[in-house]
Amino acid sequence: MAGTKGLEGIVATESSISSIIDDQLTYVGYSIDDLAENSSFEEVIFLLWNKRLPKQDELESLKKEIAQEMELPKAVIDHLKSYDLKTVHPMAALRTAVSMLGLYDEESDVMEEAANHRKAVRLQAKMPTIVTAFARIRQGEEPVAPRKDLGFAENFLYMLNGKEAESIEVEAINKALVLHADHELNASTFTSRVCVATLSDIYSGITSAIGALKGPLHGGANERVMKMLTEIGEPDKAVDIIKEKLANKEKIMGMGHRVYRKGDPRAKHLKKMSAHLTELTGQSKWYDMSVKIEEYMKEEKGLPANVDFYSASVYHSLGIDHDLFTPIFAVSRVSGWLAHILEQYENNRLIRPRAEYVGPTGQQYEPIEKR
Ligand SMILES: CC(=O)SCCNC(=O)CCNC(=O)[C@H](O)C(C)(C)COP(=O)(O)OP(=O)(O)OC[C@H]1O[C@@H](n2cnc3c(N)ncnc32)[C@H](O)[C@@H]1OP(=O)(O)O
Ligand SMILES: O=C([O-])CC(=O)C(=O)O
Repeated sequence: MAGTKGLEGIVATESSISSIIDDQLTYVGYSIDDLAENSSFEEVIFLLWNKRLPKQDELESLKKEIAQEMELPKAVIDHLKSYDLKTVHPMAALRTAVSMLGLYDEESDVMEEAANHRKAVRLQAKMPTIVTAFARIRQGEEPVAPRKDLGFAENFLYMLNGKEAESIEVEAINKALVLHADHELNASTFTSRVCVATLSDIYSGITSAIGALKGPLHGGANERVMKMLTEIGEPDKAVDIIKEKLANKEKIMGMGHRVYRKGDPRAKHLKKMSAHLTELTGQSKWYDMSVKIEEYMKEEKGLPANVDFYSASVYHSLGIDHDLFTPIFAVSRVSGWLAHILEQYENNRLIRPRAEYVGPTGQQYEPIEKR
């Protein structure tokens, strides 16, 4: 019984939500390029959950359902206010708050399809409210209540900044949300499926997925990309510092991917946005530095940029705190986690692989006083 470290190349389930074939990403068969250029995030949510694009009235009713569910139970806001948010990472706060939401949902453990759909809407709707409430509370401000007349991306920025966003900001966030929504059997999605395959509830599935996304080898990389860019400081220093990091056997954040070999098809969209937004805000150095790193890594290590790389300079240009980058990823990816959870429930079997035992055998038990 030989194992494959990290389950590389193992097909662990069938799915008809998203696919990566020859470095091309599709959601339900639609190219990510078309969706990034043309879709609203709400349209993508509908696509992932229903496996078809919505008609106009269906899209409007999903938007309405989400708008109606965005507010948080007062207890969750009070809880966020009750601890020292300056020392808490927002992904940890999000993980805890989502788990808490389950305590205030009477349907938490109701496993019927319609109830699961209602819970999916509630989670999708409430995640941006949690992230933005966290951001406001730690600045000593009151959370801004969601508005029913705004779309998802617009509402997110409105709750974050307390004022209506410019259309270019809304477009950027909408595109980032579309690009991050789903990605086949990545680590956090797999985590959510393993969790609910025990027939545990949706809140448990999403809480565990947030925990998996938080790590620096996965969604947590985007925050660390910005940390690295800040440390480098100037484009001219980029290559030398990257060489030094590689010599110290450090991983370069935002580079490499388990599945993509030639390149991550999402990165080019984020790269284009980064070029545009950094120029508009007079901060082109972040883009220039990123390009130098990307080119060096491609040439020297054959490693392409992944989705996390250029998203860092995009979010930075929008004035977003760096530790909110991964929570924004979660606000988008929850749509994919929910699609996978619903798909898992539809055709469930417990997920339980084996481990090859490589430890000692035949040991003799000795009483504690004799050890
Ligand atoms: C949304 C997402 O989750 S996208 C991924 C986000 N994560 C990151 O950006 C973190 C940096 N990247 C990495 O750590 C990796 O490329 C991963 C985790 C994404 C993929 O990991 P794996 O498929 O397990 O590749 P693994 O870590 O085994 O790397 C293979 C080889 O490439 C090297 N390598 C891979 N990525 C990097 C990197 N970013 N920087 C430097 N070297 C790297 C490894 O050191 C290893 O070299 P070796 O064979 O000489 O030991
Ligand atoms: O698929 C992966 O391993 C990681 C990734 O790019 C994602 O989750 O978007």
